Order: sequence, then C-alpha cells, then structure tokens
Amino acid sequence: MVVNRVPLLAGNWKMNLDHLQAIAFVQKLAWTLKDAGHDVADAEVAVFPPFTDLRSVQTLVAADKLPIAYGAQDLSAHDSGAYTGEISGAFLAQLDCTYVIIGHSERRTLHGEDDEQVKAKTAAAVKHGIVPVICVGETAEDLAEQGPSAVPVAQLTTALEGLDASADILVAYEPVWAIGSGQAATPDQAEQVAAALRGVIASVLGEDAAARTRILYGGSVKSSNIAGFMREPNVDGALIGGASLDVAEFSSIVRFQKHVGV
Ligand SMILES: O=C[C@H](O)COP(=O)(O)O
Repeated sequence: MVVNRVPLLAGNWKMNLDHLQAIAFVQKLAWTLKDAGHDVADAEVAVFPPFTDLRSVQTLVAADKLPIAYGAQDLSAHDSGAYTGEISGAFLAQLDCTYVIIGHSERRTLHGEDDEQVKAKTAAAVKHGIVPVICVGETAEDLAEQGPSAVPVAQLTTALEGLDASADILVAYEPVWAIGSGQAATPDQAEQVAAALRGVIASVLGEDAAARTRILYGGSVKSSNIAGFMREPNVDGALIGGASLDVAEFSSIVRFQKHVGV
C-alpha cells in the first residue's frame, strides 16, 4: 500500500492571540508563505487558535481562500447540555474546523484529563467529522522509570479503543519534559516512540490505518531543529507551541525542505 502522508506543520497557539491578533497573524502568515513560494503539496499548514478566534479565522480563510487549515485546542465529549464552559464538537464542525487537539499535556496536567476522557473526546471528534490530534507523551519521571514509549503507548491504546478502522486521526507525540523547555527530544528519540505509536495504530485499527495516519512530534520545535525530525520515517510533521507565534519563525518551520533538502 503506497500512502503519501503530506507533512503537517501545526501551530498550537495555546492561550495567546485574541481574535483581532488572530486575523492579522493569519493574513501575515498567508502572505509570507505565498511570497516564499510555499507549495501546499510540500506541507500542510494548520493553526489552533483559542475558541474565541475561530469564527474570525473561519471567515478570513473562507473569504480569501487561504491554504491554511485550522482547529480547536479542545472539545467536550458531550454534544450539548448542562456543561458550563464546554464547547461541543457540533459547534466546532459548524465553524468548519478540520482538526481538534485532544489530551494535550496541559489539559492532562492542569485540568486533570485522564485517558478515559481523552478516549471519549476522541470519539466525539470523529463523530462530528473533525480529525482528532491525539496528544500523548511521558513526563521526565515516566522517562526515567519506564523509558520513553511505555506511557505514550498506553495513552494511545486507550484513546483508540472503540474507534472504527476507517477513522481519520492524527497522533502527536509530545514528551512533557520537552514542551516549552527548550530541550527538544532528539530525532532518534522521536522516531523510536513514533514507530511504537504506529505499531499501536496497526494493532488497534489495522495496517491501513497505521500506514495513512500522520504522527507529529511536539516539544521545543524550532526552525533550527525541524529538519532532523522531518528526516525520520515515522515523523510526519510537528505540533509547535512557542515558535508558532512568530510568523517568520513558523513560516521557516513550514518550509523545512529549504533547510535540508529532505
Ligand atoms: O502543542 C505544542 C506543544 O505543547 C509544544 O510547545 P513548544 O513548542 O512551545 O514546546
């Protein structure tokens, strides 16, 4: 089976940029990529703004037909009802979100999300036709005690339970110790875990799903280190936090082929 996994460079803005800043950022990003001759066949670009920006980003992307995908940073496992503060997958689908991040380590650590909630949210995203970006990763303690793969493998195994083999998903391997620390994993480390995660997809959803599913690396990705990750066979892109908030830096990451001739 020949599958072309187009690289995805995805910017997770976290709680940064309000809706006016989001409009300016997306316009500038589109201009910068166009000026640089970016070809969408080389890499897909996505941004993950705060919820309150999504309508503005939707309007801008649709009006100017920008080649920039977007998604939300979380969703509720429920469709509607008495869930104060929650956002339904149905609402995100109405805003034409392609993607939604699920189980980011900041949700797991700061908001107590566990693997069962991540599983329920993954199912909700798929139900509403939104591609879940399932985040997994080990803490420094996990790494010391169990090695790099054990926790991400367990987290993904639970998240995928009950999904149909045809489900369209993405996986982001983000070692918690690498997020925002300036200390990225090595490409070898990322590849080792990504390969293990592809094995999980194969065993739970089948070989076709494993072959087509893109696996991203996240954690202190910059223009100066993206090339190493993109050379790895099981790493299909990156989920970028801090460096995605600077148009020039993010554009440079998106155009990773220019750095290295991958
Ligand atoms: O979702 C993105 C990750 O948390 C990585 O963040 P970072 O690139 O700032 O380390």
